[in-house]
Amino acid sequence: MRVLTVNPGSSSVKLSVVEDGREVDRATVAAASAARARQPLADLVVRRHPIDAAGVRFVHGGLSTDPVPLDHAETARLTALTPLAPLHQPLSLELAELVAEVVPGPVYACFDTAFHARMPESAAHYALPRSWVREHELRRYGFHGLSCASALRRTAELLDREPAGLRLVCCHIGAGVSVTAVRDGHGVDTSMGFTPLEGAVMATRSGSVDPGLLLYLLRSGVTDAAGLDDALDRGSGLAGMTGTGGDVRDVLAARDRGDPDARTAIEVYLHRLRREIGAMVASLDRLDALVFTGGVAEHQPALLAELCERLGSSGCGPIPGAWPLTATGRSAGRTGPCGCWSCPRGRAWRSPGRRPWRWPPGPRVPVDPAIGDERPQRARRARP
Ligand SMILES: Nc1ncnc2c1ncn2[C@@H]1O[C@H](COP(=O)(O)OP(=O)(O)O)[C@@H](O)[C@H]1O
Ligand SMILES: CC(=O)OP(=O)(O)O
Ligand SMILES: [Mg+2]
Repeated sequence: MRVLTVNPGSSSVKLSVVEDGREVDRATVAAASAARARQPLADLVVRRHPIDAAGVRFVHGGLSTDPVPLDHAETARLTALTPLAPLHQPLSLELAELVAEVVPGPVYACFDTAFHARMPESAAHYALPRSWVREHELRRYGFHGLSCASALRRTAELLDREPAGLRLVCCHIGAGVSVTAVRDGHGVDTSMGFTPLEGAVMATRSGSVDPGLLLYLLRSGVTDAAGLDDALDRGSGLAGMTGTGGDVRDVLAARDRGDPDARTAIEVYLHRLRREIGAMVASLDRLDALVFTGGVAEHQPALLAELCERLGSSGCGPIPGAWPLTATGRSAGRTGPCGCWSCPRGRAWRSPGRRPWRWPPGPRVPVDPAIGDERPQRARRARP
């Protein structure tokens, strides 16, 4: 069976062809644009003809738990969720239409929210008037669920454990950023909420802001609802703090040139991530692994090292028994001098055997070059 997968992100569109569970082809469009994705999509479909079915990522699926074949009714339901994910939902809808034009088989909508659908009430519920909550289904939905599910599978492979038995904190650090506590194979708490705007600082999104501050901006006429919407989703985060487009590479380059705004932005970005990690650790009774994925985690191991090195001194660590690792990402095992599993010449922050892991890491241990490889494999013990 040959399946086309389409992953519309807020800064990219990623296309893959998967055959019997293995990726056989891919194309990445470095813009959140259906128009830019049209040709690469058509090329991929021609190159890998015949495609039997397609799956399109929808970040918001409401309370749906399984992929759903896209028909008129489902498309209308997902369209109605657009205000809850304005950066993503319209792009997914447009791409689904393009896919339906070139793939004769069924097109499924696959939901980020599904991984979090069994989140306990304590984590999902907002402390708002109950009539609002009931009438408008106000709750924390959580996002990046497809990424978390993939990170969970990959971590289980690397640790040679059953996914259902693992307790993870999964940090998805791409253009969108979220941190999720995973237990019993699903999300039990997460930093994103009703929309993918809550939580950590992102490329162009603010993350959590005191609601009182937002009321102040509205009441004092600094902006109106539409202006706030645009500023929080597109004009805040790394972009807003630095005047760049919010790409981490540009902000790091500005910091290297001595730009004080860029320095502050990275400090805030990392600090808020550490806070979210600490919060997710508190939502678990045990931690087996701290997992990093998403474009920034995948390609910026030095920044990941900055994040992790100060995790210990920020009060989060040591986390007894935890095995931090980079479990996912296509280039895991390729680049960077940081000391995590994504490093080229391999050093691990993994505790050898069952010894408790120390934070910050002690002497670095060489990693078997096979670890971080894309092939499924059993976890190997790091050599002391
Ligand atoms: N070498 C790199 N290549 C691609 N993206 C990178 C690289 N280094 C850092 N990044 C960051 O990764 C982000 C994209 O992450 P990704 O998870 O692909 O985002 P999304 O899915 O939200 O579009 C970019 O905003 C960029 O800041
Ligand atoms: C939910 C979300 O923010 O996704 P992405 O990081 O792909 O933009
Ligand atoms: Mg993404």
